[in-house]
Amino acid sequence: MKNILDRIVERKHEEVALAKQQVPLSQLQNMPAYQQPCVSAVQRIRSGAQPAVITEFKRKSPSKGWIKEGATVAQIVPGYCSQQAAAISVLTDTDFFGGNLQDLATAASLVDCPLLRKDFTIDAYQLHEAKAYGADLILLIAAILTPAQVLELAEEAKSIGLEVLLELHAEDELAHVCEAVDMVGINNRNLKNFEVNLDHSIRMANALPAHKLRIAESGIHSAEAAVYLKQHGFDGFLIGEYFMKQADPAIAFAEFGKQFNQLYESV
Ligand SMILES: O=C(O)c1ccccc1NCC(=O)[C@H](O)[C@H](O)COP(=O)(O)O
Repeated sequence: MKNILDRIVERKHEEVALAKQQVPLSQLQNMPAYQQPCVSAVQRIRSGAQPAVITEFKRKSPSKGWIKEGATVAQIVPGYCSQQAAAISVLTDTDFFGGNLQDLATAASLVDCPLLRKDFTIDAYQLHEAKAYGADLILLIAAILTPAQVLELAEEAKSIGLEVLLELHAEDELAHVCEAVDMVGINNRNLKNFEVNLDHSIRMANALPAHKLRIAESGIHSAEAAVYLKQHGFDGFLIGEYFMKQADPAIAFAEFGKQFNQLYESV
């Protein structure tokens, strides 16, 4: 039986084929944002406010259904930025996450914080789309790519100024890490059965090259969990649902930051 990733990737192939027919690469390359320099998330994670959090704009997900139906980028993303997010992740997948590329473009028009296009990249066309709609950073997911595809896509992303976050979950994906990747995210959530396991992520992180930034992704629901991950070598966190399910995600992020710093200083 097909798992959720198989279904997402199957749909993504259809979407990309259609997008290529409707918007040729040359048209993407002529869009104003395509000419703009990218803002570095790596620099902000290394030397910006702590904790370094990539906050996510996420209306729904396959694991949780609707989290904030009808939420707009304008309601949430500027608040994340003013509370010192290291970067902001904008889900651009429509069918499974309720996002779209216009959300990314709106975010780019409102904030100067680095923006991650969060999607399921299977084709270089999507990198150019990301750049044209205002992204600074893209995601590659090892579970849906071969090491050779990661290398090729990461090098293409870098050639147009985008930074690259590579997401791993399983030990056998460590071979996907290459020099062209700026950061490695370890997904705490198994995308096949949605189980979250922080200790599995810590074991994985220990096996990464020391010079790569390590980002803990998914299923982080408390400052305590983030402090635990930080103590075990993670440099930053990608958090969506925990903030998005609260009345004001930006205030939830600010509170999380305060709690994190109090806890981290006391240990
Ligand atoms: O979130 C899901 O249910 C999901 C299911 C299948 C593939 C990807 C999925 N999530 C994408 C993400 O990477 C998360 O949105 C991101 O790491 C934030 O996670 P969370 O803090 O748990 O919202």
